[in-house]
Amino acid sequence: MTSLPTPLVLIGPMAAGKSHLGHHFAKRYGLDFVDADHVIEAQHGPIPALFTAHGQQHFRDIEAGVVADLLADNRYWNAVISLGGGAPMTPAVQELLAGHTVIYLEVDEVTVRPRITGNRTRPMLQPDPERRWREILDERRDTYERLATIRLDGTGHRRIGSLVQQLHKALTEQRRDATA
Ligand SMILES: Nc1ncnc2c1ncn2[C@@H]1O[C@H](COP(=O)(O)OP(=O)(O)OP(=O)(O)O)[C@@H](O)[C@H]1O
Ligand SMILES: O=C(O)C1=C[C@@H](O)[C@@H](O)[C@H](O)C1
Ligand SMILES: [Mg+2]
Repeated sequence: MTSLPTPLVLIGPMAAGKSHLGHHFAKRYGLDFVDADHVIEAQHGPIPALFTAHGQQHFRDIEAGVVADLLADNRYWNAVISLGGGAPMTPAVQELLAGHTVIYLEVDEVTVRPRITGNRTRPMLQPDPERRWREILDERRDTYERLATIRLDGTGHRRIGSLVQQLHKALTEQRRDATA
């Protein structure tokens, strides 16, 4: 049994490092890790193809269903769950997140730029990844902040081990504050 308030749900913009952090945190603390984007792709095929064939709304409906299934599935109650960048914008997902530990991995444009420059596969970032990333974060920032129970600074070139430690410290402090 873990003393961590699982499941831990990671949210934040595209390429923030949610999957990277989720994988490493889960490994360090003996939790499972599941990535909602990967589950969607396993069930429905590549995300870019879903956008092309059926449009964004169809993708959002599938995404909300997958998030609902993951949060209801007791196999993931001891897991770190990474959500796609746009999932928290869907009202049904916002309702599902209530009462959960929601970690917003905050990054800036400078941190993310090398991870997205020239990207031609992410549907939401076309045709100009850097400009679109900025615009989308401006639209989503308030929602990320509102849903978060923990905000984690993922800016700069921090080593993953240090981010993992920082998250563990924030979770421990949150628990202490809740029981004080
Ligand atoms: N702390 C970090 N230091 C260096 N590179 C990182 C770090 N975190 C993530 N990366 C790299 O940045 C890229 C994006 O990371 P990741 O896939 O984890 O982001 P994400 O938030 O899950 O994005 P999305 O779900 O939108 O695809 C990956 O190539 C990853 O290896
Ligand atoms: O931010 C977004 O809207 C997205 C982020 C990715 O994780 C994928 O879920 C998809 O490419 C859409
Ligand atoms: Mg990811």
